Amino acid sequence: MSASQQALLHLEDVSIRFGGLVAVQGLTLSVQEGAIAGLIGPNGAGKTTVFNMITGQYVPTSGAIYFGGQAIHGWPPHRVAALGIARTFQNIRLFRDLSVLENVLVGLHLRRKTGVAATLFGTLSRRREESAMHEEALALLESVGLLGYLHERAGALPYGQQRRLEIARALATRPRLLLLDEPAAGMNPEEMRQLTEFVRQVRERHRLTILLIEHHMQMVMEICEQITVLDYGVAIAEGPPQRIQQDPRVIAAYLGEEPA
Ligand SMILES: Nc1ncnc2c1ncn2[C@@H]1O[C@H](COP(=O)(O)OP(=O)(O)OP(=O)(O)O)[C@@H](O)[C@H]1O
Repeated sequence: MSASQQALLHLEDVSIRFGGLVAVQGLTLSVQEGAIAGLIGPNGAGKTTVFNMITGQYVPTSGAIYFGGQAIHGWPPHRVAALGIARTFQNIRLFRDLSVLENVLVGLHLRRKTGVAATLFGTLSRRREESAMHEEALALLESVGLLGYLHERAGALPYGQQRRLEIARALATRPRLLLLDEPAAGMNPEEMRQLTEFVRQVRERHRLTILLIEHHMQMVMEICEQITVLDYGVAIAEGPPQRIQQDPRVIAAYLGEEPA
């Protein structure tokens, strides 16, 4: 196995076609364990499609995806999730009418494979397990700064906190790799600054590897150690932020589409 295949995540010459459209073409990408890596590119470049292939929502037309050295392309999403890949979505997907605590308990249950209803409403026989889950949910919510909002309705939280809650719910599945799809979307500069710090903390505390899609260049350049730039489904540049910022192909790809 090559050095790149020993990375935690490795995509080898991955392509996907939707009818006549080649959304991603020949993408080779490695993310080392413990890294924060970025996937950027203009609208429609294929970034979310890459996430969907990693998580099993889409099956690549050709190429291979390895996680921890194991080929996972073609696996169904639940199996990929069980192996240790969690994600958040471009448009926040929370259970808006459940409380903050309940949202995280749902994430814990995905890992334990027992019924969600039992966790939420409880039975005598489940009490001990529920109590352990409750403790774990509290610890997770503390680690994302939401301990003071346990019984708030998730949909009523300010936007930045909904993002944190979505990440807490993803963390409840104890992933090794966390995929964040535009985590700073809709945030003001102060919220973005806090999010940048938060993502760094989450990586340290949970010993995670993170791959993020983001349009806010300042955040990407500040937080990512390695960046891949997609344009029309093709990787046009890869490397550390300083190199990416000065790459003429990247500058050309963004011309006319001023990065935020
Ligand atoms: N299921 C699908 N069926 C057909 N076309 C699709 C499908 N999923 C994605 N595409 C197309 O693939 C291309 C890449 O889309 P994708 O959402 O991955 O881009 P993106 O880089 O994430 O864009 P944005 O930054 O706007 O979110 C687009 O042309 C999109 O319309």
